[in-house]
Amino acid sequence: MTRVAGVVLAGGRSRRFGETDKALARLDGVPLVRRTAGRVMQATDELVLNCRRDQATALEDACADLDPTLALDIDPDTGPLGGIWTGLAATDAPLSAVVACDMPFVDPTLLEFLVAEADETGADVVVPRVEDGWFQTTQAVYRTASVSMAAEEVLDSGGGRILDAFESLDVRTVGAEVLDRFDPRTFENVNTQGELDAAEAEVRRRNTEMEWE
Ligand SMILES: Nc1nc2c(ncn2[C@@H]2O[C@H](COP(=O)(O)OP(=O)(O)OP(=O)(O)O)[C@@H](O)[C@H]2O)c(=O)[nH]1
Repeated sequence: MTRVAGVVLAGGRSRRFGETDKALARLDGVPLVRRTAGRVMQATDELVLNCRRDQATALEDACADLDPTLALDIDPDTGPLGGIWTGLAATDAPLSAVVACDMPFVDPTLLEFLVAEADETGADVVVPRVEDGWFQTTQAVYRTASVSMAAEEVLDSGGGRILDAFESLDVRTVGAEVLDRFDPRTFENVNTQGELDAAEAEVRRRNTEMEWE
């Protein structure tokens, strides 16, 4: 089986969240980054944690039990594209499942599905495309070497989005008819304190449901 890195992106500034780094905000008593990373690790073989240097100690501590490899932004504030490039550069696993740290309901079985698609088809990118046409580039599987190279080219040319790198890559999309099989909240992300509160309510609901089972 092909080795897969789980690359968790946490280098954002959390401006909409407020004063604190949302990666460290607690959901169900656990830092958001740790919760997301734990789910990613259910589908992958090693954890790569991407963040800025000033976040490194706190985030590494939060995920210490998962033994992360830190991938620190050389050029901070280059958006998710910079984070993806930095994260991919930190692993020699042939495939990488890239997930934003603020997606607490990421479905590990969806990541496994995306990995299997990449393995079977040899594609560079297997990316969910939701009903409104939006590419879920921060919950996708990337062929580490080719995507890293393409992302670097976009960054070198002053470019902005991982989507720009897709033009030179073999990209497979996974549509709504397939995505319907997975957790409907898998792409939900936490940007604000209100969204964290809503996620907390959902986790409580799920915990209660489990107690009754
Ligand atoms: N390395 C790195 N990751 C980033 C950067 N910007 C966003 N990300 C990550 O990409 C994912 C999506 O980020 P957003 O929620 O859109 O942005 P954010 O900066 O975290 O939050 P806002 O400041 O509220 O927009 C998150 O996991 C972020 O940590 C960046 O400049 N560098």
